[in-house]
Amino acid sequence: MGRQFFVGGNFKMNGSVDTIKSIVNNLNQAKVDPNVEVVIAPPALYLLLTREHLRPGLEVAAQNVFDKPNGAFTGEISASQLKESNITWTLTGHSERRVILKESDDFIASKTKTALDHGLGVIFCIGETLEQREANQTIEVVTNQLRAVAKQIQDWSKVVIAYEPVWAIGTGKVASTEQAQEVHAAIRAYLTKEVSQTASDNTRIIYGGSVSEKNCNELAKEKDIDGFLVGGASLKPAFVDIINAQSS
Ligand SMILES: O=C(CO)COP(=O)(O)O
Repeated sequence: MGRQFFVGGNFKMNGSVDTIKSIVNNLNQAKVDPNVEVVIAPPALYLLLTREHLRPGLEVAAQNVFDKPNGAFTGEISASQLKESNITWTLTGHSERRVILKESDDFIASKTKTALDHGLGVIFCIGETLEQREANQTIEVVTNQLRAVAKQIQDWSKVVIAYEPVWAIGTGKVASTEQAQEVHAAIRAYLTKEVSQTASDNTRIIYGGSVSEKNCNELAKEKDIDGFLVGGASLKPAFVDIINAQSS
């Protein structure tokens, strides 16, 4: 069985009650390819509103989760709280949290493990900075990020890996299809070698970084690109074109 195409929308710290309702209404009415798994990640404050209004079949993700089950952790949200609220996915390891909030590989791995232990799906983000790419460290960086998680989890069936080169995020500078495919293939090779053939065959590896309705069709043709994690464009009606990239 092939890997199901997966498109995530990461709203980041954008939106209001009105704009999120309008994005959700647009998605509810859109002609969405039924073979694509669609997951949107609004800011935490709007998770319940989004779940309430979004039609069944489209899923909702948190942008972040904490790695402890409960307790005195001001400002954090637990995996079980998400699960109870029908929020079935979470992001972990987004570069904005790695870079701005200084989250370490091990902390991200721990969050990923906790989320999976509570039955959530995880969109686990990895990617190199421009400096690292220019120093030819891309594969080493993503491998280290993967290894931290591989040390803590065995079952990858509910993990989607999002390769998001930091230099392509929000910059309009999308990775070329060759650049993206090269890293996706290296990620898959890592899974084959260090995890299992099953994980390598079945784990979706999606691309993020300035994905738009203009570049998504070319990227979607690459054999190891199984979908997208979309930032800015997920707030716009054109998100639907990206969701349908594989079939259009
Ligand atoms: O960070 C991203 C998704 O998580 C990508 O953001 P942009 O699509 O705005 O570049």
